[in-house]
Amino acid sequence: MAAIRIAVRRALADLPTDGPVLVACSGGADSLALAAATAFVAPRAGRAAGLVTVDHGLQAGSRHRAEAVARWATEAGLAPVEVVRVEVAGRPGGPEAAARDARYQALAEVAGGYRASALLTGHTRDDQAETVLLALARGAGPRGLAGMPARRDLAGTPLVRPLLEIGRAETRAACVALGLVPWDDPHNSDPAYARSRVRADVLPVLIRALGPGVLDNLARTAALVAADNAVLDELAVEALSRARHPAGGLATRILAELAPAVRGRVLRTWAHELGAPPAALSHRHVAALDALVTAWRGQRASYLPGGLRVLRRDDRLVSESSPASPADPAPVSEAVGSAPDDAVVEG
Ligand SMILES: Nc1ncnc2c1ncn2[C@@H]1O[C@H](COP(=O)(O)OP(=O)(O)OP(=O)(O)O)[C@@H](O)[C@H]1O
Repeated sequence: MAAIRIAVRRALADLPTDGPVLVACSGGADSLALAAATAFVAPRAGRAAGLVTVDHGLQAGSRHRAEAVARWATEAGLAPVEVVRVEVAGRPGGPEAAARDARYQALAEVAGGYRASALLTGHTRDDQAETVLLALARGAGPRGLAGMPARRDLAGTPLVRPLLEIGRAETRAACVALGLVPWDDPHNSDPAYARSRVRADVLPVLIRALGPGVLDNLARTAALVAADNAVLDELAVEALSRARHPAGGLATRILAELAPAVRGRVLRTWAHELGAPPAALSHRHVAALDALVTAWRGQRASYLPGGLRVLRRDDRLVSESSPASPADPAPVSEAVGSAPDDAVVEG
């Protein structure tokens, strides 16, 4: 528990003090331990801390689970405490993606409503290790290998992950020490999900073969790659502004002079700007744009997801919207290898 409290204290120290911090809590061991530590640390740091739990309505008893979490939170001194019910059906993607989408939307709305200074989630070092392995397995680019950031923006509220260096065994032990009974999400052990298979089958084999340091090492890999990404991303921002052509589009002459790692980022960012949905843009799309610059032999337009066509006109890459976009990928499914190559699937 001490390690978890220290991690929370550190995370809170970097945040503004005007609004409450809100813990996103499923009732699972990770976010329950996080909520307990926050209830202890926040008042001692002169801060308000509350809790939000989302009821996806996907399992019998989910409503009771959410209400039990809320009752416990109120008794633990957290305020405000919110239970939010969401509708998962009818959202795009597989069931897990649809639930995640609904959950993050609800969490963002509650956090925005309270002008929260941060939303805290209970992602652990184990979650990070799983994320990195999944990214490796589908041939992700560096953005995928960088895993989940300790902090990112969620619709205007900082989303902070204080437990990225804490192991899942530690959150479980903390719950036992505090007499808390966590809820075990059946999805976490459902072999239909790639993440569950990594958790149940792949990581135990790696740990047996290579030792327990594997989890730390995978998580550290994410942090090292993230630091390199930050530098390359900055170079790409500067290169993109240089590559903009006065007549519109991008200047191929400037693109051709860039290092491939920077050019790939420039093209990806530009594709996002044009309106290609990030979750659907794969390295194949970016490679096709790259070929218009570096392997130009008069080829036809490249299609991007979102109904976009990019073509080379003399010394420029220009875009047009296209009524039919044959390169739109199939919807993301749970098979590893079918997810967009550079996406971080955060859980
Ligand atoms: N139903 C929910 N309500 C509120 N927050 C949630 C909910 N489900 C997940 N979260 C947040 O997202 C984080 C990651 O959830 P996920 O289910 O992927 O991981 P987990 O390792 O099983 O976490 P936990 O043990 O806390 O359930 C959780 O730690 C929690 O902060």
